[in-house]
Amino acid sequence: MLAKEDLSKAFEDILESVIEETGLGTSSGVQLNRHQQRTVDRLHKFVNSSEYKRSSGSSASTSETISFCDDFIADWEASGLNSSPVQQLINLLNRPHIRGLLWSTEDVSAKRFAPELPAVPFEVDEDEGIAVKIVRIVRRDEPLGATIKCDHGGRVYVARIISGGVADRSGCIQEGDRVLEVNGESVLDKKPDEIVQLLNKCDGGCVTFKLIPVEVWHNHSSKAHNNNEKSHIHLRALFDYDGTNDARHPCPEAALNFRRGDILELLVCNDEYWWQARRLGNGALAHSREESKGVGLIPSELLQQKSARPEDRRKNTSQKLVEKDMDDLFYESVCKLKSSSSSSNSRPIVLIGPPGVGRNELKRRLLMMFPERFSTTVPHTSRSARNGENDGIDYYFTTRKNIEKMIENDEMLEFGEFRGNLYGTAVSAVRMAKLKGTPLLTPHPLALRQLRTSEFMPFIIFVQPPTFHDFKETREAFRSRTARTQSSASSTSQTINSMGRAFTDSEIRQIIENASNIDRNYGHLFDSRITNTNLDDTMSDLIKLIHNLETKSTWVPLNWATRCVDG
Ligand SMILES: Nc1ncnc2c1ncn2[C@@H]1O[C@H](COP(=O)(O)OP(=O)(O)OP(=O)(O)O)[C@@H](O)[C@H]1O
Repeated sequence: MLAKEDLSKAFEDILESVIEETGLGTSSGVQLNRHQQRTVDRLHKFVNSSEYKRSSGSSASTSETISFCDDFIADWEASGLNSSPVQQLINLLNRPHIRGLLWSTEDVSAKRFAPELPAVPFEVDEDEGIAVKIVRIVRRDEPLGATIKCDHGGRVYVARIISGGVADRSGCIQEGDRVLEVNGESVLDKKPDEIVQLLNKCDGGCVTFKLIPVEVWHNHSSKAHNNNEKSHIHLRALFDYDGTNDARHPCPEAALNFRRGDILELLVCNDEYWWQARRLGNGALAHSREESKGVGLIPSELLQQKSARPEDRRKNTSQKLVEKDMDDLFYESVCKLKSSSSSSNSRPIVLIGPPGVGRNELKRRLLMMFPERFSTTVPHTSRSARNGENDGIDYYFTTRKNIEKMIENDEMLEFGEFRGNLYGTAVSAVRMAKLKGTPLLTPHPLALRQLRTSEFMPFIIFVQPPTFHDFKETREAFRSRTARTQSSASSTSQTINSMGRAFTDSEIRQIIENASNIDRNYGHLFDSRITNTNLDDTMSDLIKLIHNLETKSTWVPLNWATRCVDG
């Protein structure tokens, strides 16, 4: 224990040397004034306090040190003395970062790494005669990450804990805990929005709950269940979802919004109606961990099925759109297909889009640039071969009867009649094309029903038109550029395609409208999208996309995969 007299003496010595240094007096002894005596008193108490001693002399409570500095500064200023070293010290002590440093040094030396919370006692509740727990959560600006539900008797329960949220991280609140009080106020018979108000009225980011813990066995079994469910369930969203506008949502702030084609990782799905999930990105190449931070509640398949209006259902034709009938589904189970598999090289690349958008131009250019790499289908026709045409190279020449039979057997991807002859692309032609390279296909979207199968595993790219203005401008520029180069080459075999087609305004509008119809009806099947504005840019986007398909894992329907890897 340090004697007060020793401390006074030390203080006097310091004052003396300051007076000497400022030349205001002699070193023949100093009498402490009232202020200075009070400071010595405080210092004495502080140095002898148990907290100071507990952590080897370095961990004064935070407020004590700062107030000690403040008192020193006040005393010095009151003394009316001048000393440039002391003034420098005062300047330093007043700097925010030095103060911050003092706070943190003390916190660290006192091992205060987190806000000090009261212990969580289990106590006997006088009213109920059962054990309760008091939980104080510091949430600052973050949402609590929990939802509540009320039963018919006005009792309130924790309905869900959002994975990774504040409540989850605290480890002190469990789903099923009964809430008795929030910040000291009973919640019995309170309406959910009144409870939300109570929660928002928290003091300095702290919320205190009085809870009756859910039965331990129940807790264990549901945790185990959750962990099982957690193991790598991934879904592709087949619809757009905005939870903030969903009147069914139990807690819109905890909603996870998503778009069609987003890949969702399911974290908790033991609730019949609301699942916890996070977004991994959009499309078959989604892989971003960056996007996967926020966990939120999404409606389950069952809830969507129950509340779907007829217009939410995509099935507007009598035909199934895909192999597995997913037209009434809202999510599709997916897994990751390894990039290195040789299968990714022969997965057909299917360019879907409205006629006129440029699918065949892109295909033609890819075939020209990489003739060894890509292949295309040879169509069937019922007309007879012309001079120079070879069977199996220009067309598969066959009879009308044969093509009709193939149509009947669902063996044609698409077909049509022109000048009394049948033309079309057979499913078998895709198999043949696969033998020669990666098939590049530009079919009508209805053909996806036969193509989107585990046999072909196509990569489907939606080629969308740009805005009206950009469409018009790029097509006109392309036409005048090709006209210039072709006239200088004085070519005699100019085709409309190589020249670039002229589009009227109404044709452009029609293309844009067709694109949005295709998107509405088939958008949930697209693996990726490109906008065909400038042809060179579109080509480089397409080549990049195909490179990614070859080198990265892609999300594919679960039922396709024999070589799926974990997400
Ligand atoms: N980005 C572009 N800029 C300028 N012209 C383009 C662009 N893309 C395509 N074109 C031209 O637009 C016309 C239509 O393209 P393309 O034939 O490839 O369309 P499509 O989607 O295959 O439709 P269709 O089935 O009617 O042929 C062609 O003349 C093509 O050269």
